[in-house]
Amino acid sequence: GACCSYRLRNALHPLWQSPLTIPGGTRQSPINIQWRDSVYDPVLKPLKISYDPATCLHIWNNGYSFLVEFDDSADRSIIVGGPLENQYRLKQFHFHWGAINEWGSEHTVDSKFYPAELHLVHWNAVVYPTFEEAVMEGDGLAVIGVFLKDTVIEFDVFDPSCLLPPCPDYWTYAGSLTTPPLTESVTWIIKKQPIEVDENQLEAFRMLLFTSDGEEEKRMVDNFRPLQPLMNRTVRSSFQ
Ligand SMILES: CC[C@H](C)CCC(=O)Nc1ccc(S(N)(=O)=O)cc1
Ligand SMILES: [Zn+2]
Repeated sequence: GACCSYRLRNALHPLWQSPLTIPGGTRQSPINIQWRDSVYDPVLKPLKISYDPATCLHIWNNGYSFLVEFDDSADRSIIVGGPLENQYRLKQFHFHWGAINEWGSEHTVDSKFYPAELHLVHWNAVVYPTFEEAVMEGDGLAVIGVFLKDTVIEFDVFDPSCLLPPCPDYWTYAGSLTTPPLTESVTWIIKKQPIEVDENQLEAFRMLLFTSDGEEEKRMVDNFRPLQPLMNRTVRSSFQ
């Protein structure tokens, strides 16, 4: 059946060599978003995003992706509204991409992959004292997912606001981190409209390495987790 093929795919995927399925996981990510099965929820508010570019700290390669990290010691770059009960602080953003433009995103829409997906990771500093604690709690994190598609536009990596598409429409569902520790702590907010980046930008991602100096070079590509079963979840949409 579908579920065992998921387990098989998780087990075989190069990035997930070790058994990285959460035993008994019921809200794993990523998932395929079937547009016609998503349910418009009029109670969902618009997502309010206010980022201060001055909170951008540094960029580094953590072996899975490259992260642009932000100063989250105060409520300077935050999101509020949408499906969220509290405001959440921006901690970092990173991307997932493929070796070619045919795949690379973690979530899919009607089984369509995008060449890459941006994740803006936020944590609930209203309820939890540290990010590390929020990572372990069901309402600890909120990640905005933005699909990247291929065209000719440059983007300024350090102002995260310009990485967001103008269209306010999004889907939302209860999910998990897509890399270890895979904790089921993420309220996913997936923007309906992709942002456009040019081929050179995608090629630049593919030049990055999984390995560090001295190791045999492995290009950092296909750093996306296989799709996970929807199980007993409904994806809500903020639009009709
Ligand atoms: C001990 C836990 C550690 C502190 C967690 C470090 C962390 O931030 N992990 C993380 C963040 C985001 C994603 S994703 N791809 O957006 O779902 C995946 C993994
Ligand atoms: Zn991610």
